[in-house]
Amino acid sequence: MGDESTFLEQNCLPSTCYLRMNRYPPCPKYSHVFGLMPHTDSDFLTILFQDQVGGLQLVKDGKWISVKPNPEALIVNIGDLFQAWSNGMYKSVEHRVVTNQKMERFSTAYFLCPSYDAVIQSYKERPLYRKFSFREYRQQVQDDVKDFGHKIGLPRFLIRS
Ligand SMILES: O=C(O)CCC(=O)C(=O)O
Ligand SMILES: [Fe+2]
Repeated sequence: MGDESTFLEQNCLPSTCYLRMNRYPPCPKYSHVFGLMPHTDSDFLTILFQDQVGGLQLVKDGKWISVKPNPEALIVNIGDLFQAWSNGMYKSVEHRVVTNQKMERFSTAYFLCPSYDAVIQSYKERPLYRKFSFREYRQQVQDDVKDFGHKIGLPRFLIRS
């Protein structure tokens, strides 16, 4: 994976990263419906902008907490690849979006991804995860969603000792 200090800028290029714009319509009837189901992002980092409506929640110390909307600020979330690369030192944050009964909500997410051929591995003496290419990771996530109805993610790549 080369020099750790330049890994992200060498591998996450404008052509491999992508931007997603999300619109969450108001959901008057079903307060238990999620705008976005609980998940972790399958990338290195996600840079997120949410408008003033709010609704983003993340898991902290085992509890769901709301991220206070601040349209002046960007939120930086750690993704699965960062967790594997840092050998679990940084954790991919589980997050979700709850719906608002009255207001429409917008957010914009920029996903820092490497090329599909990039190989993700930790150089720690005892790596927690086996090395994998980003292509392999994406494929595994897709296969698991198809077979089990949800993403399994990094636990698939744990090295059992
Ligand atoms: O809308 C948000 O605040 C979160 C979006 C998100 O988690 C995603 O697009 O993966
Ligand atoms: Fe996300």
